[in-house]
Amino acid sequence: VFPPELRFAVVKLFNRIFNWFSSYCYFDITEIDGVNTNELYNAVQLYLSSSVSITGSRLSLTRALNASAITFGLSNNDCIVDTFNGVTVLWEHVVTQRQAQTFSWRPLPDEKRGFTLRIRKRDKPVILSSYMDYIMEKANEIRRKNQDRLLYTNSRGGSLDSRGHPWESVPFKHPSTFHTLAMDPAMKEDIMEDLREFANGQSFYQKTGRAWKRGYLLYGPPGTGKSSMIAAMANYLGYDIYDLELTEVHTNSELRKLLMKTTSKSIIVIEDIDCSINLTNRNKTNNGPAGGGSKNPRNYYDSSDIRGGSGSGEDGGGNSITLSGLLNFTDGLWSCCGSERIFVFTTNHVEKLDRALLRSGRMDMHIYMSYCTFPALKILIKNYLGYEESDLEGDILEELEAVVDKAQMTPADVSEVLIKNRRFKLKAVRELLEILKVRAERNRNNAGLREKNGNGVEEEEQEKRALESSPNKEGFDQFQETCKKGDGDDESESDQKEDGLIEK
Ligand SMILES: Nc1ncnc2c1ncn2[C@@H]1O[C@H](COP(=O)(O)OP(=O)(O)OP(=O)(O)O)[C@@H](O)[C@H]1O
Ligand SMILES: [Mg+2]
Repeated sequence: VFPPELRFAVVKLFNRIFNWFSSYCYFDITEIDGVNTNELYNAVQLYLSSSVSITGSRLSLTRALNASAITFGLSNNDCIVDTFNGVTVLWEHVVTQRQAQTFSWRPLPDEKRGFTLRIRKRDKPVILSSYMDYIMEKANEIRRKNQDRLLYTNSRGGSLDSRGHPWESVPFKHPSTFHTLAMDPAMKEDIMEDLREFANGQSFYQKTGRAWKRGYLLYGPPGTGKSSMIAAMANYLGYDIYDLELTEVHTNSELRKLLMKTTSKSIIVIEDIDCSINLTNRNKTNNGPAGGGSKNPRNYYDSSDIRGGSGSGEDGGGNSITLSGLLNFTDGLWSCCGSERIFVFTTNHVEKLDRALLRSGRMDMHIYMSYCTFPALKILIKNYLGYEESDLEGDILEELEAVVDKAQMTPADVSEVLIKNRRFKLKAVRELLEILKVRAERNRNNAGLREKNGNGVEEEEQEKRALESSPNKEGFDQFQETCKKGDGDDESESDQKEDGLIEK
């Protein structure tokens, strides 16, 4: 009976009167805002999925692709009450059928979904913006927790994918944790505490004016658990890993672009940094305009390097990535373009690295991954065979303790022996003991021979000097002890491997 114009005017009037007397105000958060997906809608959905106050009798369950957990949410047209800073709000999930579509650039879903937030008018100025920020932050956290970790690599060289990203990713499912990592328990606890402090230290970094990042240098012989440690760090903190293949990066500006495309809460790893690129002598490698002076620290930050850009002169053809480029990557202005990032470098030869790379602030913590020690051996035996200390007969434990340090076996070698015989547990321990004894004996003979020939003294001195420069005294002391025991050069190690001693 009534014409549409009149109907519209009456509804409008009614709404206005209603709003006038109502003590609430309403906010609609629709799933699709015009043609764009509304990020806030997804965030609210995720946020409500974690809400402890969800008590509805009907909830919708979802599990995203690659996700490791199920999330639950509000069913259609259901309500939920939430409190924030002492203020109570009401969320309603509103689902209506969309009217038949006229022409559209993008087909829209049949249902029109959205959340309606109801807040008391007097509470609106107090909470609205901080509540929305809180929801976004919480949603990001939940998303990260539900999604598996990702492992990124730049192995495609400088080429970009269809979305313009230089990194390729795969789900990261490495099972290594600090629990399975065999190393000195006190050192392990130190590292875990350092990581915890870093992850919770936003306000500290803000207060002290430091970029929220931390560098770890893992060094030690091959097979001592450096890569496993990185995986354990990522699993512990729930961070993604960016495995940077330096040999695939051709210029400093390419390195910078890669850095800019990393997300926060991530670990950026450069494995075997001494092998990837010649970084020992920055005068040779740094061919920028100020590259002549040797001791002047300004050389690291010569202006062309910082400004960079693909067309800059120092980034000419070939592999022209320089030490100064790498230092800027870890410590320069560009390293702060994200936050909460950890840099981890690994090397087998710490003495080959430039001191500038090792200084505090760049590599804050130097972690020496040693040959298998007695506490580490106990962890391995427990993890692989399920033996507790008390399960082993009296002498065998003492015998193991007596030879394990002298044998200089890596945790990788030890775990090989244990894996091979894991079904016959006692046999595995006995065989391990035999092998440790043989290796300890051989190391003693080698040391004797070396002393007789007077070889290797110079080499050792050189290694000692390099390690002395490292702030990790603990690692250095261990290394010194190893030197005193007089063995552990790479040659004898590879000899032993060739002899198939472990296989025996
Ligand atoms: N400390 C350790 N705790 C537990 N397992 C270890 C440890 N060290 C080595 N392993 C075992 O040995 C294997 C090799 O270790 P990993 O790859 O971590 O050594 P790495 O130090 O990174 O060697 P490289 O210097 O050659 O890269 C791993 O699969 C792991 O199972
Ligand atoms: Mg490794």
